[in-house]
Amino acid sequence: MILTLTLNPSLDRTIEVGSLTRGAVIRAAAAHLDPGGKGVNVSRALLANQVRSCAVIPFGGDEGRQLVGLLSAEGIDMIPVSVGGSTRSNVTLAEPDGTVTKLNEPGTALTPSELDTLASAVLGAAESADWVVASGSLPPGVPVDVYAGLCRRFAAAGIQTAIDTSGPALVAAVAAGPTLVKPNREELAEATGTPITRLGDVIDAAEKLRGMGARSVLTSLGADGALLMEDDRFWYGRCPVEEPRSSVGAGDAMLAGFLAAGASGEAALAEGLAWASAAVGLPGSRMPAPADIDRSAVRISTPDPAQPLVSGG
Ligand SMILES: Nc1ncnc2c1ncn2[C@@H]1O[C@H](COP(=O)(O)OP(=O)(O)O)[C@@H](O)[C@H]1O
Ligand SMILES: O=P(O)(O)OC[C@H]1O[C@](O)(COP(=O)(O)O)[C@@H](O)[C@@H]1O
Repeated sequence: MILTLTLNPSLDRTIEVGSLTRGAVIRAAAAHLDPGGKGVNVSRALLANQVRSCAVIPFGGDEGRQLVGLLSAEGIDMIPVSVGGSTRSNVTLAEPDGTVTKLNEPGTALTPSELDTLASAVLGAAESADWVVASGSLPPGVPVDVYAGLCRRFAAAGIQTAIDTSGPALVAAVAAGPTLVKPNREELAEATGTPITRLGDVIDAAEKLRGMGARSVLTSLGADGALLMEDDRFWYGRCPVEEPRSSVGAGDAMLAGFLAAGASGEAALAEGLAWASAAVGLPGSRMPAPADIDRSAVRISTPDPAQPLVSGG
């Protein structure tokens, strides 16, 4: 069982627009509402592929109730913890060429006692988990070392941890020795203080992150694919998408596929790439089901350190 913790979940509204012009009235072509937040999406993707998972989330206000309703409708196994504030809404503007512009709210503050309740829920449920995935930004007021504290406790109990976050929370968590971290290009550059413009920079920065404490580093690189570094080995792969619809949640789908496939080596990287590409081809932050996943387009190759990265970051 894979347990996920999302301290800052969201209602994700994705609005499809023809083009973006600041200051203009833009008529949307379509809109989608999904339950959101990084760990929530990992659980959704796992469930869609018949892998057991449970999502721990705080929820509050009308938005929080709507979030829990959407997750119940999907059949997600969850531990919802009621909090005083209101769950945030995040908005994504998706253009026809696959470009997305994301507006993420800071989220509602958690009180120390709410945070304690969430931590107890995770620690209790983790007894039957193979992995604990702690993902996403921290809401205001939550100490930056919260994921680090959980990593240490789970390491002591022999439970594997995967971390997908950014900024100081990522740096603190890495120092606590997680089994796996999943930064994107921008997060890896920020955590290591290294500019990343070529594949060789990704290899160097991932090695640096391992030196800082992470055991394996799965770096997602948008349209450039992903690089997995574990022990002294690394693999690079990509999986082109013919018609990108929305990359929101693609990193979460990648992490879910990687974990579902054993979380190690070339085969797990390939599975993560296939799930991520499938997510990019779906609207909003819809998570791919088996029928959406095409493994035939995955290409694993020896990384050329000089290869420039074309995707943003
Ligand atoms: N335009 C794209 N074409 C093909 N694959 C993509 C594209 N955008 C994202 N992906 C896939 O989704 C993964 C996660 O995307 P990325 O933007 O790096 O992560 P995050 O969503 O965490 O920021 C990438 O590693 C890649 O496999
Ligand atoms: O916690 P953050 O960093 O604000 O991110 C939350 C957002 O990320 C998502 O989980 C999508 O994540 P990815 O695009 O990185 O896979 C959305 O569902 C959510 O709105």
